[in-house]
Amino acid sequence: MASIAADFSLISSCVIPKRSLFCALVSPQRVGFKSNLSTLVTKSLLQEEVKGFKEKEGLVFDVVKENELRENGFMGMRKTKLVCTVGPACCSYEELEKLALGGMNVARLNMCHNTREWHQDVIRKIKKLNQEKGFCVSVMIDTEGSQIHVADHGAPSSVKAEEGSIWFFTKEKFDGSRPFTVQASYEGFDEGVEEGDELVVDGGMATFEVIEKIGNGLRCKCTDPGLLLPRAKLSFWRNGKLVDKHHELPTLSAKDWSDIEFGISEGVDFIAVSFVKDAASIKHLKNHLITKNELVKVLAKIESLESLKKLDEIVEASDGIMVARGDLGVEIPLEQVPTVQKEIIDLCRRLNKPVIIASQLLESMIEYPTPTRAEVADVSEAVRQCADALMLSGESAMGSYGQKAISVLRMTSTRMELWNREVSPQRILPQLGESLPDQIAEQICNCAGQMANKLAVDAIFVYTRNGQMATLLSRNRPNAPIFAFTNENSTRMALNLQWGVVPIAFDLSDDMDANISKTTDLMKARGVMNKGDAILVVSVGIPTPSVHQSLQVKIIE
Ligand SMILES: Nc1ncnc2c1ncn2[C@@H]1O[C@H](COP(=O)(O)OP(=O)(O)OP(=O)(O)O)[C@@H](O)[C@H]1O
Ligand SMILES: CC(=O)C(=O)O
Ligand SMILES: [K+]
Ligand SMILES: [Mg+2]
Repeated sequence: MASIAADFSLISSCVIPKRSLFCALVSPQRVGFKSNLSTLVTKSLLQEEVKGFKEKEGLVFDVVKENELRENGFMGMRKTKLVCTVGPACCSYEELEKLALGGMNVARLNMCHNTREWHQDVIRKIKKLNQEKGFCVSVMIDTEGSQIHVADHGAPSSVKAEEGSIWFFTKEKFDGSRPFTVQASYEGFDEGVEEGDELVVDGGMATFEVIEKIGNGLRCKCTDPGLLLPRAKLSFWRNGKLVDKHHELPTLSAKDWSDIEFGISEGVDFIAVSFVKDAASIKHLKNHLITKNELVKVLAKIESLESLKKLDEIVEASDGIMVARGDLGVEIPLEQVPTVQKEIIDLCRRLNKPVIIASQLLESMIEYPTPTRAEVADVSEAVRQCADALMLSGESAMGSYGQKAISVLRMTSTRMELWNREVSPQRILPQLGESLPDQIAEQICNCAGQMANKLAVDAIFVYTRNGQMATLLSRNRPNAPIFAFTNENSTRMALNLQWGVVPIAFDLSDDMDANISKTTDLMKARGVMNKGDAILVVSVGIPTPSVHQSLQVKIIE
């Protein structure tokens, strides 16, 4: 009861006087994380209803978001987006549906693992779910990139390295396993390495000292015992500094290009590029997509020391960022990861790019049905910092409690978002200056964000072909959800990653007044908006932005 009482105290002092908050707080989902079943049942009933609506009306609205709105009201809609890595534990149609119902906005496929056929099958299942059941789940592929790790023999087991034991790390290829011998994935892994250097496995899981360089590898002594997991990552250190080997490796390998072509042909929405070093590889890929007339978004993964040195140019060149804390924690001291995360989130917001916080958010849930308190605190902190999205890795890909893990992310985000609203994000977030080339759009959206909060409107409506106005509104992290109506499917799918945005497919016309009245009528006819609801409408003329710009407050009649 204590937690509910605390929640009531928040309601009484909150500026939004709606039934919605109350529902969000006292619904059984709020009490603990064990709620999935009852919501699943209501949701599958609703799908039928929504399918009917979809055929009858000109709006295509994500069934999960629509249901969230019906159940929890405008302010109860979750703002933080959720990305789930798909792996063997969740690749069936039924499991994917459960994740979608649990709030997965983007499905991530890591091209490091599994076969082309497996990935194709998963992508097609997700597209089928979207089409048949009214979900709006975007698909992201994540490139393998060139990284030095223990070569993959397909063996799932791990080996223990004992203190003082002697191991041979080799570039020589061999099949099966050999005692005390580890094959590295990259032939040049030992170049530039010196005797006396430290070889660190998985950012500190085990440590070795290089005692001798011989023909095809390194003889090493284990100085800090630990486990060698499949595909364990290898890094070298000298006098406490990383011996940087990424510069030798291409950001996009031949395999990565082939995976990218595959992704394009399957119609994926995002390509996340691993081990980005600078803006060049991102620009190269984006130019390639432009020449092919593809609207796929390119995300840069920040996971190396080099990428931190070129952070500004990388963020500017990309369509979004992933803070890939797994590998980042291998390349920089662990205690620096939290401050780097915060700096990247703030930079992305300033430059108007969505940012995903990834890796180990709920790591213990790969094995256990409840998270550690520290994990919940880490998730909460990312939400407090207003990251756009949170990502599950092994928790969904191979763990036994993927659905529970997404439920923890959902509950924890909703709770912290409420707290943020209570404190006011303006007090938590750095103020937005003039950072962007399109200053008119930037300032309109900044004003709209403030106005929406001051007037405590229920929702913000925006009409957008390329998504830009919606992202500029999202960047202000307003209290009300942003309904972004778009006729571009790629825009709709890209906006899935954007904080607080609910993308809705709608056949936009050049007549802005008609767009406004049609969408409000449709939302009302659908029963998701009611008489008395207040909306702030942000419109920029279509197709020529300079002709018509306005902010209007409308009360639904
Ligand atoms: N498609 C897949 N097939 C089999 N196993 C997978 C798949 N995707 C993920 N996994 C398993 O889940 C674990 C975590 O997945 P994830 O892709 O997040 O790895 P990662 O090492 O954090 O990512 P990256 O390689 O991009 O740094 C992997 O180590 C792997 O065991
Ligand atoms: C997600 C990822 O690539 C990492 O954390 O390293
Ligand atoms: K990867
Ligand atoms: Mg990585």
